[in-house]
Amino acid sequence: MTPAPIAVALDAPDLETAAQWASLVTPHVSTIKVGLELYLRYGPDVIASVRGASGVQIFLDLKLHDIPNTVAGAAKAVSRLRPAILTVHATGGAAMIRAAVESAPHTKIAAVTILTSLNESDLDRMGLAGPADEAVRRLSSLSVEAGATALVCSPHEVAAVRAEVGPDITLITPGVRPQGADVQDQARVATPEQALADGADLLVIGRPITGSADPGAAAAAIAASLRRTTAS
Ligand SMILES: O=c1ccn([C@@H]2O[C@H](COP(=O)(O)O)[C@@H](O)[C@H]2O)c(=O)[nH]1
Repeated sequence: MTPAPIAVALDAPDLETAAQWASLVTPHVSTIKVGLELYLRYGPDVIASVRGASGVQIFLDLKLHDIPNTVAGAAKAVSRLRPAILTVHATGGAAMIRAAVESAPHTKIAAVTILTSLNESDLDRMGLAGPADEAVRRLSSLSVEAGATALVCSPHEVAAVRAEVGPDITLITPGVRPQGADVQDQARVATPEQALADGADLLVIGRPITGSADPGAAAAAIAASLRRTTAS
């Protein structure tokens, strides 16, 4: 069976837990995501530990955000780990995004538009001209013009972003919660089925899977539900 277009966020306190979650979910999902918590603790070694023998694709979610020269160096340094996807913050600007793209030619650079934990009042307080969907669309265009081939946005904006950037850009949505699940610190959320129907290519799902008593079964259940949605 084809693995579902889900990136499981391995936000684990230690390497053993992360490797265990990875081995439980990889039969069901296409991607595993390593973020700041694991990478800052274990560095590059974490990639081999969670990749295992499965060949699952690795999404390195480091959200680089610095001047172009520094981001170029950082992107080049991590590109030797061969992640399929590496994130940078779109608010770093066009030159910074371009620097990442040029320094990691074998990795898909994904620009994070507006974090899914932020709501409209957060954007007002930060002085980012909202509403969120307009800010996300603005940052999406800028990022694609700078060479990003993937974008991270919430499921709320994914249909508008798809209309803006066309079919060739990979749209990645965190802020995904199965019906009735706790939203926790996420603000702009939708169900996996809705996010996929609205045009997402890859759904980032962490705690609803890893916080379950059986992460493998939780991933399998969401994958099965997505298959039913796309078949109907
Ligand atoms: O806008 C963003 C960008 C990245 N993330 C990351 O996705 C996961 C979500 O985990 P959940 O447990 O499903 O909330 C997490 O690793 C974030 O760092 C995001 O949530 N929003």
